[in-house]
Amino acid sequence: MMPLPKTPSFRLEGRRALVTGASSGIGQGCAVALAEAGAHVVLAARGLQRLDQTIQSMHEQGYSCEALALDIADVAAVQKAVSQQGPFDILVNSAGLARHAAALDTQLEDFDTVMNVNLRGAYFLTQAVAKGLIEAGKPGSLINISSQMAHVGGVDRSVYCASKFAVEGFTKAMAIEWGRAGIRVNTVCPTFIRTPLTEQTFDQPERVRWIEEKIKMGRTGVVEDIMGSVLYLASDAAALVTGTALMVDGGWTAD
Ligand SMILES: NC(=O)C1=CN([C@@H]2O[C@H](COP(=O)(O)OP(=O)(O)OC[C@H]3O[C@@H](n4cnc5c(N)ncnc54)[C@H](O)[C@@H]3O)[C@@H](O)[C@H]2O)C=CC1
Ligand SMILES: O=C(O)C(=O)C[C@H](O)C(=O)CO
Repeated sequence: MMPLPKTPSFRLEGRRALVTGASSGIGQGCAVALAEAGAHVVLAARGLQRLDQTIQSMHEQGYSCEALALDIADVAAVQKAVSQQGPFDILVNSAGLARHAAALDTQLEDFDTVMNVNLRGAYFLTQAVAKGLIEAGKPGSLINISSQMAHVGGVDRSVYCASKFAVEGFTKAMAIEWGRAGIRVNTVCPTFIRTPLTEQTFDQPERVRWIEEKIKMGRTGVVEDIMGSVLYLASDAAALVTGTALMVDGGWTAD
């Protein structure tokens, strides 16, 4: 019989994953996807109270997981948490926020708040997890939840776009530096997904209609649309995928 190529595995048994922003939205979905695939998942959020129900439901499903209180804007706390709880084979950095304002009206405080989480926090968390892996001599998969707005602009979104374009930049640079160590670094770039972050946007029917026109597949996204892409990048199925952006945007950026 002719030997056939072996299908790569999407399973994650024996891997330890850290997911930030895990108490809601995309982060929560990614934590479930990784745990379902067999990883032990550390769910990080600023407040443990909001995580409790998620952890309880995941335990009821038989998933291996635990909670971690972590503000990713606090770089010293991030470094301490990762050195105490790591090494992590998988990182999904989903913590993020937005402040919408016309570029002419943007306030310094809002600029700093967005950058401190979306860029500075994500950068130093990725650095800390990679350091742990390199010290342990282990490979890993580090995934930043970026955005389609890391590839196109948006009205009143200049700071958010700046933060996410920057995430794409450091992701590529780190992928180059750590490739030989077997550490892959990628982004996932969602279109509009219904989560607490986008509640206000989804409350405006005209804006939703405009968004649905821009998305070539004609619909906005749900958290489940992102879970599969993160699972793929985390797994050995993506063993040669690094420094790239996986667009989950229904074709928004295709033209
Ligand atoms: N919902 C959407 O349409 C899209 C979301 N994204 C990105 O996906 C990621 C997740 O967002 P969603 O799940 O939609 O919103 P979400 O609001 O449900 O999740 C974001 C989480 O980040 C947490 N967070 C904020 N600041 C933090 C900090 N300093 N330390 C720790 N955690 C912090 C929030 O508490 C929240 O749980 C964000 O990075 C966002 O920019 C990207 C494209 C589209
Ligand atoms: O309501 C918005 O606009 C946003 O919050 C932006 C989304 O998070 C986003 O990244 C859409 O691509």
